[in-house]
Amino acid sequence: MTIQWFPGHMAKAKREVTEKLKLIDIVFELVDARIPISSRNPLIDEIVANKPRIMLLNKADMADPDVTKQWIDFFAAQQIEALAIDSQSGAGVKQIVEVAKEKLRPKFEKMLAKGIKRPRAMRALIVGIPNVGKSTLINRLAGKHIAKTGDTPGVTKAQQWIKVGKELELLDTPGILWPKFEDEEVGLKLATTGAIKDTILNLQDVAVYALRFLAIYYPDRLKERYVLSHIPEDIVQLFDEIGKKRGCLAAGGVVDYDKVAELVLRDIRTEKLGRLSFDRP
Ligand SMILES: Nc1nc2c(ncn2[C@@H]2O[C@H](COP(=O)(O)OP(=O)(O)OP(=O)(O)O)[C@@H](O)[C@H]2O)c(=O)[nH]1
Repeated sequence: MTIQWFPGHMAKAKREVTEKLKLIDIVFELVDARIPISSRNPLIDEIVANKPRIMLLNKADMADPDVTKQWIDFFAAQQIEALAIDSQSGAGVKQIVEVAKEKLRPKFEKMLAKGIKRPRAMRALIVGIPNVGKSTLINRLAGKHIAKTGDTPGVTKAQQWIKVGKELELLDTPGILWPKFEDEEVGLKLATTGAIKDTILNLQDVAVYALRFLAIYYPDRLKERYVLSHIPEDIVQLFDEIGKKRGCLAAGGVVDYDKVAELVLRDIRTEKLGRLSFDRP
């Protein structure tokens, strides 16, 4: 999906999420475990305001597990409960309902105390930037029994609920929010992980960023993948070495830097360099 994030579009997205928040008990904030800060909406605290929230570090299968652990501790220190999940395989997804129940226990106990004998299911909304895995998570939570319940009157657009067992209902349309893309490094990280289309930023710029990052944080994997005895400090030299080793050549035998950029980014996104995390606590 291509979304143009004009100011008007952002305002509309915010308005839509704010409307949906009125209907739910808890927010599942979905971020990319490889870039849990860069894949966050900059206004998320303001938008979600006082609703209970669980942060879901999705695509944890692709992130560096040690760094993911550090992030979970980092968010815990900010009183934000974060869970590492893989919506594609379903790993960690079961915990979500349990943690949500725990978070909402006081609210539902209050309802019981007020004499509401059969409290309704918890209602949740998934929010996140494009491509972070919202639909995959909805399908995973719903399982085979994707059952939509009736409309909720009184809102502009009819909302549908998806049942997740007996205890949870999800709004079927997630809240789509924009990333903090006015920050150049955030943009480069989003592009490196494939969260934004390759046509948005210059491919070579993205690969330069990614290779410099790998040279600092994952030098051994870089050396191993491209059979380098050492990593040249000069980025052009690094492009040249990788290009020659991997046959990314143009006419006349010169290295084709676009091809190198494509190769490196494809290798990163398909885990040929292992599990990588680009944001660091
Ligand atoms: N490896 C891995 N891939 C995932 C995971 N979750 C989603 N994906 C992949 O990420 C891509 C985007 O997933 P979607 O569920 O379409 O993302 P979305 O947030 O609904 O995207 P929009 O509709 O653009 O807002 C798809 O190719 C998914 O297969 C995960 O936990 N691990």
